[in-house]
Amino acid sequence: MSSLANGTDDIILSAKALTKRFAGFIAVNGVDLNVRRGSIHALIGPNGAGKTTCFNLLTKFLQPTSGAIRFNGRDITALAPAAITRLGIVRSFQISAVFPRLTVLENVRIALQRRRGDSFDFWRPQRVLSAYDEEALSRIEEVGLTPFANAAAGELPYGRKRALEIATTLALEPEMLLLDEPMAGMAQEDVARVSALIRRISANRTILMVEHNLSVVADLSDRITVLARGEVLAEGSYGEVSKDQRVVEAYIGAGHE
Ligand SMILES: Nc1ncnc2c1ncn2[C@@H]1O[C@H](COP(=O)(O)OP(=O)(O)OP(=O)(O)O)[C@@H](O)[C@H]1O
Repeated sequence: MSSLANGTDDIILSAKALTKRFAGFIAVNGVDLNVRRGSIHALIGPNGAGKTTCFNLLTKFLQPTSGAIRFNGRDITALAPAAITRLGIVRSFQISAVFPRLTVLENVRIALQRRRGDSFDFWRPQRVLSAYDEEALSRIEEVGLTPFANAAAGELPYGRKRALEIATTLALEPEMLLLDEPMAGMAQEDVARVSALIRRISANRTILMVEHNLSVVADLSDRITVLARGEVLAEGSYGEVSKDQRVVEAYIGAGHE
């Protein structure tokens, strides 16, 4: 984690009094959130706590009823998802498109072309497409998929597909990555691999993730915000929030173990 020389925290993404009301129901209620540059920050909480709604507000898939969101000091509250992607906030597993019949290499190459604003032109001369290969291969290596570079994406095991999705996301050169339940539906051995991958790609990026798997959260997160009933219940390291009686009660009350 980095701090500015004057000792204040270097906040990349912040939300102030973020609120979302659905037809009279308040799903997110006055949430303040500060994500430090270079950190892995997790948003957790029992079912129905407002995590997904909060995530959708931060990625601009939903417009807040009130409150403000700032990224790198700039007010992004009124921006559209595509605009914040251009600013460097990329939501993984949503905007990344994996084409099952294409190879891993072709998928990453297309993501690179997309970033550069080139069209999805499969008829371009091979020479032009090959120009992307070096960078594509380095993204593929970054996510540990080098042995699978020429395999069809659709034939990859589930955890490797996730890794490919992350590679296509990294091709957009995000300064900040938002991961929506990256471990959802994953087998144990894949969880370990994707955890290690998230740690690796966090090296020079900021990550905010919503994740239900608390051992992954404990393992990866520098800081955790716990939501319950649409509000921030607690914030701190895993050691701190897991000992917080209100957090324990919120999970028990919601039927979690
Ligand atoms: N479009 C909507 N219209 C009405 N209510 C909604 C809508 N989206 C979410 N809600 C309600 O807002 C509350 C918070 O939902 P949200 O999905 O954000 O919680 P969550 O913490 O992500 O839960 P889970 O862990 O179960 O995914 C829930 O009570 C949900 O029913």
